[in-house]
Amino acid sequence: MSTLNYINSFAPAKINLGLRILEKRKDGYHELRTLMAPISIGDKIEIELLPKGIEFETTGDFDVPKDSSNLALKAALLFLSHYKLKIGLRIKLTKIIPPGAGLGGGSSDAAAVLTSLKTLLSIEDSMDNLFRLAAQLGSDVPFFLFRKPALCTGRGEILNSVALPLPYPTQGLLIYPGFPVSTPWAYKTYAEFRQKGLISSSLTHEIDQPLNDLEEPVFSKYLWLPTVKNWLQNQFDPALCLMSGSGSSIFALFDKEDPLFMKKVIQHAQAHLGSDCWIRSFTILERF
Ligand SMILES: C[C@@](CO)(OP(=O)(O)O)[C@H](O)COP(=O)(O)OP(=O)(O)OC[C@H]1O[C@@H](n2ccc(N)nc2=O)[C@H](O)[C@@H]1O
Ligand SMILES: Nc1ncnc2c1ncn2[C@@H]1O[C@H](COP(=O)(O)OP(=O)(O)O)[C@@H](O)[C@H]1O
Repeated sequence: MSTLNYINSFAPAKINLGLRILEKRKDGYHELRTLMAPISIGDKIEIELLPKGIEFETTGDFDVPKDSSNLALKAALLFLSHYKLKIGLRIKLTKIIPPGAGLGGGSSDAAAVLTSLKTLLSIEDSMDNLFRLAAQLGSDVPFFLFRKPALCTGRGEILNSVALPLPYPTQGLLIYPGFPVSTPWAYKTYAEFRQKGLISSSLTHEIDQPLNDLEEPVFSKYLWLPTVKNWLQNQFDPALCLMSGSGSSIFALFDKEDPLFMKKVIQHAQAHLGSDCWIRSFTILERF
């Protein structure tokens, strides 16, 4: 057992630099090909060992569930039961990543809890087993244990290293419109659209094109999102502009590595898109 009794960690958001859906699988999930990258915006997770009992507290910019439906607490309970540990914990989550934004906040929190507990409790087990626990918590959770950009396949849990630097610039603007989009709803609507022959992009373009196949179903219901995307493209001519994951956030990447330019872009976007929009600049992390 280590002598540590407290650990704090950074749980970054991710963006999907393209998300292509290959097919619907027999288990209900969709077979994916998505390039994911961690970014410089993230939550904070603090864990303290206690003699007994589990205390869970959340604070920060956004409200998230305070019960065991919270992925951070769920990850801790799964870890303790998997390793048959009778220890108590105090977990404090500081929420900075907007929830339901396609930024993987819940998944990142879960991965941060798994790695923190492995360190804090000096568990010598292999990382493969931690990856297996991560995949039980959600398709995106293993990516956050990988801690660097990856081409994710399968249902998202199979991680393939990508050549760095990425074929895209690393400085970007992130816009969360102030409302969430449900991931299960987005995939369900995509499947319905595809069944009715309403999907235009899927499989008709090269699979490695930087497109997000979930944009079509999500944009058909949330009309503000294509408006924001078109506005960003017309105003700033970014190198890449996409919805992240199942939405609701939209990001743009810029060739210019100039803080003054980003400041102007943020001011301009804030003035035009209104105060409901949460607008931040970020950089892609090549490792965290
Ligand atoms: C869309 C993506 C893109 O990175 O991210 P988010 O927008 O959620 O951040 C992911 O595929 C989300 O991953 P994650 O949020 O971990 O999803 P899960 O909890 O595993 O699954 C939630 C639900 O989404 C659907 N789902 C998820 C992954 C997948 N490959 N196919 C699916 O059809 C299933 O209906 C599943 O029940
Ligand atoms: N730690 C957490 N952070 C954010 N959301 C969480 C968390 N735990 C559970 N949730 C639930 O998961 C939903 C999706 O959140 P999140 O993982 O941030 O979004 P996304 O799947 O769009 O990336 C939220 O609406 C919330 O109810």
